[in-house]
Amino acid sequence: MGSSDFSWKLPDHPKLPKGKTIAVIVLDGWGEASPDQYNCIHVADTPTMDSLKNGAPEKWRLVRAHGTAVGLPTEDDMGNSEVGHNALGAGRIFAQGAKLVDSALASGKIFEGEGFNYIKESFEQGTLHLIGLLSDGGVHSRLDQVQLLLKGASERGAKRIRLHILTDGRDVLDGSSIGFVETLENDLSELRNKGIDAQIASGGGRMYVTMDRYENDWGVVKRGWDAQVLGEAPYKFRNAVEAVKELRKEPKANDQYLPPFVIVDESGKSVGPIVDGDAVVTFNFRADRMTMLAKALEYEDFDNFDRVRVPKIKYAGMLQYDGELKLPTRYLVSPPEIERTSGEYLVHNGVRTFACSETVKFGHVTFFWNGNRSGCFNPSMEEYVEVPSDSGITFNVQPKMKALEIAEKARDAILSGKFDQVRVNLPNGDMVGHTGDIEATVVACKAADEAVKTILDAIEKVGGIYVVTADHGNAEDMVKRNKSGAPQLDKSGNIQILTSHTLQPVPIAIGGPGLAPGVRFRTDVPSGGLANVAATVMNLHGFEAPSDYETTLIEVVN
Ligand SMILES: O=C(O)[C@@H](CO)OP(=O)(O)O
Ligand SMILES: [Mn+2]
Ligand SMILES: [Mn+2]
Repeated sequence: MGSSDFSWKLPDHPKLPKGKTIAVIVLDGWGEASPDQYNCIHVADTPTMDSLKNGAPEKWRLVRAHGTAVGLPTEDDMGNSEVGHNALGAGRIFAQGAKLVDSALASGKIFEGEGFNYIKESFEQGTLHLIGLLSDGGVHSRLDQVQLLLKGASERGAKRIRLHILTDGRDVLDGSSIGFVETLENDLSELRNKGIDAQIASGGGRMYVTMDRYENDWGVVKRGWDAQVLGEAPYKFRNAVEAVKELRKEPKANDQYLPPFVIVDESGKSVGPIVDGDAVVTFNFRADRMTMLAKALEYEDFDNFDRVRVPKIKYAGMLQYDGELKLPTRYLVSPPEIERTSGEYLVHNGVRTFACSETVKFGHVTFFWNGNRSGCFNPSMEEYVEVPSDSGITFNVQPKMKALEIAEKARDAILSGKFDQVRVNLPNGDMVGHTGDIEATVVACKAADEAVKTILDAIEKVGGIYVVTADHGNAEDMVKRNKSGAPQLDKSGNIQILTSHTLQPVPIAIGGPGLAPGVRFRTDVPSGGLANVAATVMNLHGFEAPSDYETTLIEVVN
């Protein structure tokens, strides 16, 4: 796009009026799947969402929310919040972190860039530490990328390598961490055969150690810091496979919440604290759950917890996690450049915006929605409200989460007349779905449905429009299935609970008293995905979308 002819001004929509209040509701982790007992959305009492589906067939449809439709490498990649909200907000499909890292590894460019050359300066004297999520989930990181990184670094001079692993069980089956650690141990032992001193140094479950997000609970990051940097943890083991196996024996233990552990040598000393002169790479490509650690590793001024000792290191992220904060300063692969998002356009065209969720999803409906950009575009026209999440609990304990509070904030924003767009994320289906607790997930889905009702009632009152959709599936399928779709049993004959997202499409519904007569979903965009939603919403605000946006899902018939 030539800069001289660029304009933020959007053309008027030829048929649709401006000035309607539009509620944009994103149900997190709410996909569409066949009804059975493992479909919590089906089991739950969800009269509002049911009425949208069954009410007006031309105002309800499914859209794709996984794989290439959201910029992921393959159709086997489930959707996730980052890529889903990016697509919803940006209206175009950008190659996402997973794919960018794959390409950089395949071409070898990752090892030629500034970031790698920077950490390489420590290879001669120091240790290379790799910290991140160990699984093949592909949401935050991927094991095969870690393997290639290990290989590449060792071939380029890293002599001493330490891995600080976070077990998953959220993007992959619970219990699968043992297999991932075994695979990694094999690779490390091959490196040792080649004379490289490579070992796992510490670990812990992703939700309890390191991978908090949006500053919900710094204690999580501190537990990781203590193990990774200081070499201190409540549990000490001689090897990581044993560590994971032993810690999983605790009642109620699961991969997501394993306590922190360190690996020690025969004298009981931890094998891999991070010290002056070392290099550190956080190998997650996804930002939200690495930003807090990146701050702890990089910021001189830092008071979120007592770091005790702050080693002088050369640190690089797999990607830069926050473009506004330039955090971290060094990174191995450049992140996708998501510019000209719908939020930015709409603000330039006079659309006053309110966005709200609770802490655990607040960045989704703001930062991710705005193309991984922190803060508002124009504070005089936008208000972003964060409802504090519960912290220190798993969400099956409080499955209603803050759905009601979010809905009430949205309702008040709608009724205030101060906003043209009121956007929320309702986290329940996703956050509770990830716990694998089916009963709690049913309660979660009902709570989200009630929240939708509260918002739709407010839209009814002001003569507005609603757009209800989701970012990817989760709660609609809670069991691992075989190829024919039947629940898959483990060796002991038990069903295998699916804690992860899914490959399912998600619903989108439009309606409300402000929706002009004749507006309906087109039938000629059958493979429409989340990226088509931005143009749709722009139309409903009375504008045409920019020409490079994915096409709108709606048409106006006379
Ligand atoms: O919790 C998370 O980090 C991911 C799953 O790994 O979920 P979501 O993409 O919905 O945020
Ligand atoms: Mn999500
Ligand atoms: Mn999720």
